[in-house]
Amino acid sequence: MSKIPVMEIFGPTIQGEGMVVGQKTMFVRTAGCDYSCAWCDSAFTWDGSGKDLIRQMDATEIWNELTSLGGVGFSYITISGGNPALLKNMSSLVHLLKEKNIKICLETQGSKWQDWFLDIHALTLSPKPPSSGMETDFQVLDKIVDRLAEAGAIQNGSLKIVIFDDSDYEYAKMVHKRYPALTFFLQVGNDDIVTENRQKLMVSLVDKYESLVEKVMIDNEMKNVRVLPQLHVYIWGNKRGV
Ligand SMILES: C[S@@+](CC[C@H](N)C(=O)[O-])C[C@H]1O[C@@H](n2cnc3c(N)ncnc32)[C@H](O)[C@@H]1O
Ligand SMILES: Nc1nc2[nH]cc(C(=O)O)c2c(=O)[nH]1
Ligand code: SF4
Ligand SMILES: [Mg+2]
Repeated sequence: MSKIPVMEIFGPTIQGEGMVVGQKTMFVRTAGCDYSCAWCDSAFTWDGSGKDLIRQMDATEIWNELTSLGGVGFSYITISGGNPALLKNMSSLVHLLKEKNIKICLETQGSKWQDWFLDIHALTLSPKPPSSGMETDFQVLDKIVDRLAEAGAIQNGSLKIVIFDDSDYEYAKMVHKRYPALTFFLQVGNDDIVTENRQKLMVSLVDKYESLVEKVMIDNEMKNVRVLPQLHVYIWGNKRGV
């Protein structure tokens, strides 16, 4: 059976971001990314620092670990990374989860299409704003959105843009205008991904959330949008595996 490079499997926890925020979910985090965002909160998946954690697992092995952690108490799985969309082999896990009646959320930056996207219930596309240092390939993103639309699956997709500064906000506006059919989220950027002082981090992130909300409220071009923090960071700070 084809192998998937797994960085971590954890849960149950809550989905802290985006279209299914608050949903009880298990997590599978894959290794490897085609980006290297300046502020990536999961850089251990691609910068070499987590290389000893990588396990090559097939879908059945992943399923066994999910059930040994979560028992029968879950019906939702989030696949994140790194960029899980780099993995053609992921189709084996997606199909096994479908057989088991488990719903799937996928987190990806939208730099690559995979046919198995059509079996994802909540497909979060998170193209990266200027502060990340990355450049969006809009031809690829257009293609992803077109394919979802053609398959009648546009309601399964959403956009989630992380905001650190004014140019990120302008970028988000441009993306929202380009893809009006997609549910649109703005997410507060966490600019201190190393601190262990959860209290201090939370206070500063709530302030940033307030500023972002205020900005959107007076912006007539940002109408049908949702503004969210990373909810899990409010509870657990920068802790890994939650
Ligand atoms: C770690 S990424 C993995 C999935 C995929 N590579 C992506 O970027 O969409 C998961 C989500 O976390 C967001 N994220 C990463 N670092 C962040 C930070 N410092 N503050 C807020 N969100 C962050 C990303 O934008 C993405 O939406
Ligand atoms: N609880 C929780 N929610 C999340 N939503 C997206 C995450 C991610 O790293 O992709 C994430 C995560 O790492 N933890
Ligand atoms: S695309 Fe996602 S995982 Fe890759 S570097 Fe950026 S935030 Fe991190
Ligand atoms: Mg995360």
